[in-house]
Amino acid sequence: MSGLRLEGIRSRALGPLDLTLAAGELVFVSGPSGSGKSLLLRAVADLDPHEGEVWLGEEPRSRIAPATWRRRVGLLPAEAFWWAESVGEHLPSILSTHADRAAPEPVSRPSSLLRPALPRLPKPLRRPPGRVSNHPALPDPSTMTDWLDRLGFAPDVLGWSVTRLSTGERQRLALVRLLAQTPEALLLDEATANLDPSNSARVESVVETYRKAQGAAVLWVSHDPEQRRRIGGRSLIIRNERLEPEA
Ligand SMILES: Nc1ncnc2c1ncn2[C@@H]1O[C@H](COP(=O)(O)OP(=O)(O)OP(=O)(O)O)[C@@H](O)[C@H]1O
Repeated sequence: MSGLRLEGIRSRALGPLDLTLAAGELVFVSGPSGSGKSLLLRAVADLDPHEGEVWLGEEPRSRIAPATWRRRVGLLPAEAFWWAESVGEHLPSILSTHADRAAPEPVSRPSSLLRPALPRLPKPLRRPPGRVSNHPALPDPSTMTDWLDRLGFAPDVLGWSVTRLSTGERQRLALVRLLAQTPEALLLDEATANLDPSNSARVESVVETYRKAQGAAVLWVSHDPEQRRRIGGRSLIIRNERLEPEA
């Protein structure tokens, strides 16, 4: 359980910004198009040039390797990138328990380009015994199956080719992929922008369950005032390059 503290964050057309989220606190950020909401999240995730420092609990980001920081402070971008052939390849720690149910789909492309849809899988990640780490253990595969279920997917989604995913399916599966890294803080960029009301409710419920169970600080960019009211928490708006409480 770690809070998140932004200190003097200045990025392109933004800042300087200071913001403190307690462990387990949810803060919404809104603002007009182009006001810098995505820039803010990308600066916190250390994915854009910027000035300032971010703290996860007592640890400053400048003392943490970038790849480790991005795993511990997980960003759900507005448009997630998929690099492998099947959904399951992005979720190796769950795929190994469902290999029998995740039959590869036929892929319609020239046979010379065909690769096996389910290649040899890496072993589920496990921390070597005795190594000290302050990163929480990876989630149990059954927890991840439960997230898939709560987001409206049967286990056979693991065998789906990523090329067939709709925008909304990609968005929901990107959330599972993010949570599979057990981030200590979440940065959500319009996590329900492409979803109908029932799927938005599913995403809200999974994020809220995760936040409460893990004590994760959540910084959530949302254009939806109903969503902000429904979930509650602090609501801030970016105005003139600064964060202000929403009126
Ligand atoms: N890589 C970049 N180089 C130059 N300018 C950039 C870059 N990325 C973003 N910007 C500019 O910074 C401003 C804020 O962009 P940002 O993507 O954060 O907006 P936003 O508030 O998330 O908007 P939206 O609600 O439309 O997604 C915009 O004017 C944008 O053009």
